Amino acid sequence: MGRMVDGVWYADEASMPGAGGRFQRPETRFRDRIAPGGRFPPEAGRYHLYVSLACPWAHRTLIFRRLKGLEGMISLSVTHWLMGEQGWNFAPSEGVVADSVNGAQALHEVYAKAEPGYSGRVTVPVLWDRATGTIVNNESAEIIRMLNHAFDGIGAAPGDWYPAPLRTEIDAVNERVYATLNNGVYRAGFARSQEAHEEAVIPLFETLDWLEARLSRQPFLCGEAATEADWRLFTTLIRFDAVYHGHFKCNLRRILDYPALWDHTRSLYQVPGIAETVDFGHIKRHYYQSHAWVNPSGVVPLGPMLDLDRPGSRTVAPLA
Ligand SMILES: N[C@@H](CCC(=O)N[C@@H](CS)C(=O)NCC(=O)O)C(=O)O
Repeated sequence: MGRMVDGVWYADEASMPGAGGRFQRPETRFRDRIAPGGRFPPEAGRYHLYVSLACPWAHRTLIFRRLKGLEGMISLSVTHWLMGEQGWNFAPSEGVVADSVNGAQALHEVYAKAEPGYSGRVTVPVLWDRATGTIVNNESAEIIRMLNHAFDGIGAAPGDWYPAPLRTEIDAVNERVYATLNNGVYRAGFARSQEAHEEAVIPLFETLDWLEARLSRQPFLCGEAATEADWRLFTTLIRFDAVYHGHFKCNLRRILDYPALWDHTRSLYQVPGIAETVDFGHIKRHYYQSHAWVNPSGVVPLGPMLDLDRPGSRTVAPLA
């Protein structure tokens, strides 16, 4: 994993371990908003999304683009699954969609274009604005909120996945799920000490147990309606048995071993258009081959065999 310093890409190998071998996720840099009347107003054909199909954070934005029917309004580039010397890049390969906006070979060129002196990590997702030639936002949690409502006045599909009456509860669930699970798998997998690994894995499985109990009582994390919280959970759960269980050593149990979590995962996976956003080829090759310090051989396991088409029992719809 490389990074940029003063607008120049350095392919230095580092996951930048913090104290005691602990992984620390850096702050995201571009934090503007698409909103009517602002610098970045909602307009069809103006914005472009850069994603990796491997990345759970980018996956959120791809899901919201699909749920809100924004495919025709927001164009897309998909990186190569391997995060190599040049970091995220567009080397031609199955499932890669070249950069039709900036013609970049690697994503760091897009960051340099947005801010010539940029220093920091080069991450996906990135929401790009053609009109001003810059990055609007590269924080997935904020991008999905924008996609959820900013385009409603110009023809987005109906459906509010962050409805006002449920916001407090969604935020509370998100906070725990983010800390212990979405980011917890990385803290477990990138830990360079036994202590740091265990510090992540124990709360991670406590959260899975807590979620299992919740989803045994009610169909979705915040009650009867599906919300943003369910989708934020989904992008981690769909990767869990395939990569986090093996590659990141989060192996006390599989999602398959949790009846309600597994049913919830399949129910969301089976929403029309969502299975097409899940690419296990990119996911498995990315994780097992991009982190050489975790898996030096680069060998990718063949399994697991997951029956994701077995019908889920939950009817996924936002609050009416
Ligand atoms: N806070 C960001 C995190 C995104 C992120 O860390 N993406 C990973 C891929 S899963 C990445 O691009 N990592 C490259 C790097 O850190 O150098 C978000 O949620 O949008």
